[in-house]
Amino acid sequence: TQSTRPQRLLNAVQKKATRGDPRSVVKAIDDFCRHKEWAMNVGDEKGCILDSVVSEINPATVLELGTYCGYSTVRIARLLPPHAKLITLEFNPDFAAIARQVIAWAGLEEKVQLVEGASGDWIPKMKEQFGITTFDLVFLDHWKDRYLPDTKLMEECGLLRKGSVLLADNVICPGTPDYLEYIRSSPRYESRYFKSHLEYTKVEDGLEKSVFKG
Ligand SMILES: Nc1ncc2ncn(CCCCCNC(=O)c3cc(-c4ccc(F)cc4)cc(O)c3O)c2n1
Ligand SMILES: [Mg+2]
Repeated sequence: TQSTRPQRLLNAVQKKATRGDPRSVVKAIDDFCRHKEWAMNVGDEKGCILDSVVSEINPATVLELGTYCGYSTVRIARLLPPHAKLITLEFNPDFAAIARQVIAWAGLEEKVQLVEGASGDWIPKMKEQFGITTFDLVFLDHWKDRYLPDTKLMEECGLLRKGSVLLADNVICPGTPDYLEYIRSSPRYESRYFKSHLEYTKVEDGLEKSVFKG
């Protein structure tokens, strides 16, 4: 049977990266996507911005919306302090299966809980299912038309506290215009745009970092 791109990405990780070494997993995926097959990971350039935001916050609780193959999951989890928890939601079971293996190869299973399902279904269940009170950091990288409804849902479910940070990928390409309009005009958020490029290309893209004011 034909392999899928995520399977070929996983093969590259298992061939080129060292078990238990997250940096080598990140590098193997970036090399694969730059030189073999493009894939929609946040990538190395935007990944460095993600790293700096994670390091600045030093979060105890992180929610990632849209796991894909686990690239940003590994980037974030490798920087987390002991006992910190990253919950990552993935809708597609095939992507989830690949991501579990990428996360395991990096040796980060202890810090990561991968949940299969849609953000709209799971956000209202976060508190009861995972004992979460609020998230210190949310990384939005899922369906671009779900960024706004899911942000409103997180507000309504009391999952954001004063100082919670939302970091949104792809606000230029593919683009999330309704989310940007809302978050930049809302008095409840302080937003900043980090100009960058679409992963592995010269196309403009960027990350929007927004701090919830409570
Ligand atoms: N609700 C819910 N809950 C949970 C979920 N888990 C997954 N999903 C569905 C997410 C499906 C993938 C989302 N990501 C992207 O579509 C994406 C695309 C590009 C891109 C593509 C082609 C171009 F030509 C240019 C840019 C680049 C990126 O960096 C992207 O992140 C969920 N949905
Ligand atoms: Mg993305």
